[in-house]
Amino acid sequence: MTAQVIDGKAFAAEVRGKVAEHVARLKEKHDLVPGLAVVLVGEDPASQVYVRSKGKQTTEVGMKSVEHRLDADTSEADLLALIDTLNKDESIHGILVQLPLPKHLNEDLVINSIDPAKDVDGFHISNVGLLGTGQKSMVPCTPLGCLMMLRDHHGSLSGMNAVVIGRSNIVGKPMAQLLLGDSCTVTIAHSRTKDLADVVRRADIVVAAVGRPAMVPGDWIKEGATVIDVGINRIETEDGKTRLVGDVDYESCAARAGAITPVPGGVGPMTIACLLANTLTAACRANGLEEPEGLTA
Ligand SMILES: Nc1nc(=O)c2c([nH]1)NC[C@@H]1CN(c3ccc(C(=O)N[C@@H](CCC(=O)O)C(=O)O)cc3)C=[N+]21
Ligand SMILES: [Mg+2]
Repeated sequence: MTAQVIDGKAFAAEVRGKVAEHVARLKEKHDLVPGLAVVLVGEDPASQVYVRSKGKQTTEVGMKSVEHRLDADTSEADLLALIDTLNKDESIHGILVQLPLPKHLNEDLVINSIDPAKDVDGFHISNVGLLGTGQKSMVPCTPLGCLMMLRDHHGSLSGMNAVVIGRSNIVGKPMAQLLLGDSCTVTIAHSRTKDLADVVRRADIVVAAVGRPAMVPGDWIKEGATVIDVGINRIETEDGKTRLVGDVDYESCAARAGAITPVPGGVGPMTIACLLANTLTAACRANGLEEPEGLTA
């Protein structure tokens, strides 16, 4: 079997199209422009690339985009003061503080100072608790994007065996919650899991989110399974150039899977599209307006 390639880039463009339509309607009917603020602390060049493409896509769908670039040695008090200002700013509906933060800053404290209603990353403890109890929340962008692709490919996920490799607060844990919400039987595997190969071999859905290049070989994949590759690892090739690879060994996994997401062009573009979708959702909720359909969990 050769897997169907799930085109995250094309799907993300579709999602952004839906967001843009809804944003145009908000503007026309309610004179409302959703606003997203991105806060970047320090100079990490890779982060700057993401921030730039987020800003560009935000503007393209008709939203307001604001960027705050702070020095790497910014104090916690100054960062919290900025977040407080953004929390109170009625033209801002979404706030994203780019992670990781420099080591002298307490990430949990900073994230939990964001107004949960504006927490478009879904990382605030209130949103984590709401998701875990099946209540309306802001859902983390990467898992939401993965869920959208899975629902689009399968229709119903009910009863499927899903294995999430990785237990981060950003991807693994919320991904597991979402799959459970769609009635999958969910296993969360991680670096200490025994017989990982056997665990993965039982899975109808494999979500790999560990940040280790090509760590899932094709012979772990059940024939026909769906493979969602969250990894974005920059590796050096023999000719000294760099290349992006995922957490699964693409060629061998694609040879056995029923469907697979590529890297790049899979989960990454969906993450940004879902950030825009979450900003739109937050703007609708803040104004007591109907939420867009199909753009939330
Ligand atoms: N608070 C917070 N929220 C985040 O969502 C967040 C973050 N911090 N810190 C950094 C990571 C990383 N991240 C990516 C999103 C999209 C691509 C993406 O679109 N990647 C392209 C390739 C880009 C390239 O060529 O480098 C792709 O996979 O096709 C990558 C990385 C969001 N992050
Ligand atoms: Mg830190």
